[in-house]
Amino acid sequence: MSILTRPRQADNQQYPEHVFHLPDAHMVLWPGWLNAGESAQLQAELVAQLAWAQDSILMFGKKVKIPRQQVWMADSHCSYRYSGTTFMPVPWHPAVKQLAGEISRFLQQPFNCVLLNLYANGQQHMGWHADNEPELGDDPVIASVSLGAARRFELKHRRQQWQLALDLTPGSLLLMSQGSQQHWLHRLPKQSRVTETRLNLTFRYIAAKA
Ligand SMILES: O=C(O)CCC(=O)C(=O)O
Ligand SMILES: [Fe+2]
Repeated sequence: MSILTRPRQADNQQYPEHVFHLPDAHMVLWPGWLNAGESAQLQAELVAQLAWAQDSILMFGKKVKIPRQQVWMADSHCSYRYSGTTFMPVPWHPAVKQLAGEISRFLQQPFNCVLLNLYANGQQHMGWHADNEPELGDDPVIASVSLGAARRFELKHRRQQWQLALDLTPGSLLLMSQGSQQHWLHRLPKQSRVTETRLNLTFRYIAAKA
């Protein structure tokens, strides 16, 4: 049975939105895009059913374990290279495939791959980076869905003093586009007081090679 049964359209007023007209970037946050029941069910299913791995990446020439677990899920042509490591995708989980379709329809954007990150608690984190790998094209459009513990999400401009911090609550959908990866960096900082698990899905698009 589908967990996502509500109609979703870009012009649908039932999802309050926060639009951020940032210097060199455009972002929109829909805090209640999934409701509490949908979020909890999806999180429980994905935590239990996916092959979570604490992968290693190269940092300053050294192999280090990432401070979280992840799964790279995508169409089969979507291998993904970052920090010196190539990740081959696992096939779509039906609930994630359905979510990708819902988000594509809602945002009128194609998405064919997703990085899922599982943060066991507030000690687990992700450092400053941009999702600007060449596979993602010149101006990547990223759609980020958060489940579980609310966490702080920080952004800073690469060359100017602009900064922004958002609270990513369970069920929220965040769109990052129009320069957000070329001109800004983002991170999920440690928050020692957070004891609950958080699951985040960042949907992306990788064009098939000609
Ligand atoms: O967990 C988050 O909200 C951030 C994830 C992220 O930036 C990424 O997957 O590239
Ligand atoms: Fe990212």
